[in-house]
Amino acid sequence: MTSPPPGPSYILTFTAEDRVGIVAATTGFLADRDGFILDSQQYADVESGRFFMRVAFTPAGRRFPADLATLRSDFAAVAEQLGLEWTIADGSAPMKVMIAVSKGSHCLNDLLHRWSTGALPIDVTAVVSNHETCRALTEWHGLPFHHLPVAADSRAEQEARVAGLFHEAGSELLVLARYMQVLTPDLIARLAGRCINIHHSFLPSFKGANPYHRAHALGVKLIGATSHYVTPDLDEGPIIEQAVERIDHRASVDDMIRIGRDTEAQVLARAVAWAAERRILLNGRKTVVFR
Ligand SMILES: Nc1nc2c(c(=O)[nH]1)N[C@@H](CN(C=O)c1ccc(C(=O)N[C@@H](CCC(=O)O)C(=O)O)cc1)CN2
Repeated sequence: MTSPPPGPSYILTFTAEDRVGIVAATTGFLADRDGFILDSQQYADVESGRFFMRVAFTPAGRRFPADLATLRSDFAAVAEQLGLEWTIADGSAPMKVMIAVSKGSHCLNDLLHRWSTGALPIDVTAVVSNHETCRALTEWHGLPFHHLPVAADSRAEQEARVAGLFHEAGSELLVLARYMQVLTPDLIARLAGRCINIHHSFLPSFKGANPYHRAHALGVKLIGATSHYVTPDLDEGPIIEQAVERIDHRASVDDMIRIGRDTEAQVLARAVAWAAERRILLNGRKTVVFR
């Protein structure tokens, strides 16, 4: 058989304490069940002694399990033996993503354009915002918009509504597309780490608010953007993707903000695509990204 058979694809990702035979056991499991490997990537982190793997595969014969539940229960036995932390996802199903935004629409606009043209393997479940600014853009795409204002004495209630909308719609990922509110540890725990942010600087420089103003004051020659998982510590979560642009002494703060918008949108779109394709695995405070 030369070319992969048409049909559903599945994505196995796992991490484990590294040892001999993990790859052989995994590919043997697939071979014994007529699993046709479409893409396979692995990485051994010698520092942590952890092993990481992503395999995309498709059914290619009668021995392949009848459904995803059976595939998972079959693999559970192998995973138990090898001590894997694993998931098998339906590679044909778009990831359900809820997007949060404040006033800046450039990252939201870019994500919705890519989604609407089929360039991003996601389903947008809703857009939530603490301002009304992006309602028209969202509803133009025929998507639900939820205005959830925040005040110092209503943060817990507001976050409970964010979490409620997230779970009610079966969302799998919350994307902070320039959402300018610090999430509390409680909400992050309720999201179980399924939250990605775009920060408008080349982290770890210029964490927090107004990074372009602070960068301008120091006369930097490179500005950037960083997409990272959200943790309780502001702008300190595991980094997924970064990019930079060169500027010079002539660049005003407004120039930096204008140049940065494109970089932010592109970095966030790549991070969301990789998350939706199950290409990102956590490695302590870092990530492994099988691009
Ligand atoms: N727990 C976390 N929450 C959020 C993170 C994060 O890393 N951990 N990233 C931010 C986004 N962000 C920068 O990328 C950011 C957002 C907000 C602020 C800030 O100082 N906000 C002020 C209010 C500002 C306003 O109302 O406009 C505040 O919350 O008091 C700094 C950086 C998203 N959330």
